[in-house]
Parts: sequence; structure tokens; C-alpha cells
Amino acid sequence: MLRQGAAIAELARHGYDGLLTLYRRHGPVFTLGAGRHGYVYLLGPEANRFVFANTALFRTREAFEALVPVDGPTSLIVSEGADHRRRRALVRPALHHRRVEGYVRTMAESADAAIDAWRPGDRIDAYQVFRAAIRRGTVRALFGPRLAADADFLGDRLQPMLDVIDRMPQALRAHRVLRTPAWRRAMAARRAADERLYAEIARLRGEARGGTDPHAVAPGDGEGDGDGGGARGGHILADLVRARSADGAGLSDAEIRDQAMTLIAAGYETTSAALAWTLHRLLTTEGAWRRARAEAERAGPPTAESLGRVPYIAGAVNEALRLHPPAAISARHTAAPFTFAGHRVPEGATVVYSPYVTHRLPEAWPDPLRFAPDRWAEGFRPAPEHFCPFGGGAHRCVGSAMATTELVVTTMRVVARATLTPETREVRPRGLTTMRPAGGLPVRVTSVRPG
Ligand code: HEM
Repeated sequence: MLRQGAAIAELARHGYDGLLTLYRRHGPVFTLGAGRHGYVYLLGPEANRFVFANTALFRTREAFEALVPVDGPTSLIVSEGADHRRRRALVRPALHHRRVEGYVRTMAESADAAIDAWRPGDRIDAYQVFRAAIRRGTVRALFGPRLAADADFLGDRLQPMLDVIDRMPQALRAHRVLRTPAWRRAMAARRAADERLYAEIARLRGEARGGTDPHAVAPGDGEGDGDGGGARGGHILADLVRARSADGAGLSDAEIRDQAMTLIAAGYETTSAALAWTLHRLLTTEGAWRRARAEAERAGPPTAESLGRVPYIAGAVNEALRLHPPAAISARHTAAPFTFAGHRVPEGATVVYSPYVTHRLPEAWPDPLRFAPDRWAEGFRPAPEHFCPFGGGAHRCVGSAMATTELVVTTMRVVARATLTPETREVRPRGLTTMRPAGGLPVRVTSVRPG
């Protein structure tokens, strides 16, 4: 029998580990809270499979409504049905892995620029350092060289927006209704960022009409194997402006704005958190940094080819995503009543599923708390319901190739160029929309090599 007070106290005290405890005590389905503020937890591999497979039972719009003030009403994450399929088919080719390979150099340069500033003896917060580097790299890949000059401007505008949405929906609603200073800052930032974005979209449309775009890309060819242009250069915003469905229809300016903003908002905090967790684990696991460094040195500088020669680093990234999934929980709104594991879940409920809980279950992962990059040895493919840092089903992360590439490339550069000593071995998680290290990742630079 679940006692509400005790269960809520468990979550308040132990966060995501509390959720794991509640799963062990109460099984894969339980409800906390009542009415509009209640949450139905659907936990574990079977629950993931159920949520990912039954698209018609679940809606994201109501569950992610809190993102609309930043991401916009046509963002993929709040789109449903035919609109979602159309928008996703137009966005996906721009983020296909072959397209992403074109950004490897930009990503490596961004990491190198951050490392170039280090001197032996420096004490730095590696999380913040790479957060800024990833922000710059993401803006560059998304918006190309012209807006890259504005990367810091856009990044600075973005931060108040991301801060305001990293809250429980009720708290966010209060900010909006009360027009708090944080809310007003976020909206002013949004207006400034939108102005630049719309100007750039108009410029790209002009270029496309005049046929002068040197980065012309093929129209996207849908969900399967779309390739927006491979290594031909260009950037994602240009791809979005040019993308056409089979019937010739493209995305409106507002749709492009919303997808672009969503890609930054969904991509940058999550990827920076995952990088911090990867470095933390490599620094605090005996021999791991040395092994990663030896591998990165053998592989040479990051390129589309050398990325295939770093299985230990790729395994370390996967292990960090498993043990510390930045999207530790995610939510859905139920579109119809259903029964799962003998429990009746009503229409209109908010359902929470959790990659964090799943990734730490011994039923799914032998010795689950051990950081073991070698478990990802060639050929290992966990079931999607066992490993879901990028979610699953119709709304599975469209930027997963970009994220993993960025994580592997940045890790290759850091381990190859720097020796770092962790200032702390205990790093606690915080954050609701993105699980990140609470106190950052404080390290001392022991040595650094030229790039
Ligand atoms: C380590 C980094 C990342 C993690 C852990 C992550 C995680 C996720 C998860 C869990 C979802 C699905 C939410 C759900 O269905 O419940 C999602 C969706 C999404 N992600 Fe990511 N993400 C990451 C990086 C990125 C990047 C780099 C981009 C873009 C460049 C991106 C863009 C998106 C978009 C647009 C969606 C919505 C897709 C849709 O609704 O069709 N993400 N992400």
C-alpha cells in the first residue's frame, strides 16, 4: 500500500534514487498526488515499451506545454499526429548522422578553443567551460557562419529562457501569470533572439529564390535515410528553409523559428550535462582517463573516419548516458484510458516514465551501478526499452546523432590534450528538465598539450 506522504518525502529526500526505491517497493505503476497535480508513474522496461509503442494513447502537447513560451507552438515536441509527422520529416534530414559528420570539425575547433585557454595549475569548472563551448558549437552548426558571429549574443539571450522553463509546470504558470522579473527577462530575450532569427530566415529565403546559396542541399526525403547534403557544408537553418515535403510544401517562417529554437533549447543543456557526466566518470574511474587518452591518440584528430576508431570513448559516453541520463524523466498526457500491469489509468492524466530508473535496474543491466565502457563492445545493442536516454517512439530525440557525435568529439579532444585532477569525487545531480551536476565539475588542470 503506497502512503502518499512517505512516498513524496522519499522523492524530496532522494530525488531520482527515491524513484528507484519507489519502483522496487510498489512496482511499475503508482500514482502520487491527486487531481490535476497528480502524476502516474510508469516505470521500468515494460512501461517504456508500452509508452513508446502506443502513440495514440499519449499526447506530448499538454505534457510539454511549459516549453511553448520558448520553443513555440509548432515545436516538434508539442506537435501531434499529421502535423508532427510532417514537421519531423522536414527537420530530420538536417540532423541525419551523415549530415552531422560535416560538423565534426566545427565541434573539435570549439572544444580546442576552450582547452587552449587552460594553463597548468588552473582551477576550472569543466561543466561551465564546455557548456559555453557546446553552446557556441551548436549555434554554429545550426545557424552557419553568419549567425555564428552572434553565437554568444544568441546564447546569452537563450539562457534566461532556459532558466525560466527549468521549473515544475505549476511554478512556471505562476511566473507567467505574475509576470515576474525572471519571466519578463525571458520574454525580452526571446524577442531579441527571434528578431535575429527571422532576419536570417528572410535572408536565406532571398538567397534560395535567387539561387545564390553556395550550400544548396537536396530536399529532405523523410524519416528513413534522409541526407540533407552530407559533407557538402551548409547549416541546419538553411536546410530547414529549403526542406520540402513530397507535395512541395515547406515550413512557414514561424515553424522554422520554432524548430530552430527547439533544437537549441533541447540540445544544448542536455549535451553539456552529458559531457560533464562523461568527464566525471572518466576522471573518477581508475585507469579510465589513461585508456581513453591512449585510444584518442591512436585514432588521431576527430574526423568522420576516426570516430569509428574510439570504441572505449564511445562506450564511456554511452555509460554516462546510461548512469546519468540528462532527461532522467519525461512525461506524457493520456489521450484515452488504458490498463497497464493491472492498473487502470484514466484519460487526461500526466504520466511519467524514467530512463534513469530503467538504466539502474539489475534486471536490465548486470552490475548496473558500475561504469563499464567495455560493456558496449562491438555488436552490443541494448533493447530500446532498456536503454532510452533519447526517449523512444514517435518523439524519440531527433538530435541523438548530433549529441553523441558532439560528446565523442569533445571527449576525444579533452583526453588527448589535458590531464585533469577532480576537485571532488562526489557529484550530486540537480535539475528537473535536465539532470546536471549540482556544483558543476570542478577540476585542476595538471597539464595541457598544444592542439
Ligand atoms: C545528450 C543529449 C540529449 C539528450 C539526453 C536528449 C534527450 C531527448 C529525449 C529523452 C527526448 C524525447 C522526450 C520524450 O519523448 O519524452 C528528446 C526529444 C528531442 N530532442 Fe533531444 N536530447 C539530446 C540532444 C539533442 C540535440 C543535440 C538536439 C538538437 C540538435 C535535440 C533535439 C530534440 C528534439 C527536437 C526533440 C523532440 C523530437 C520530437 O518531438 O519529435 N536533442 N531528446
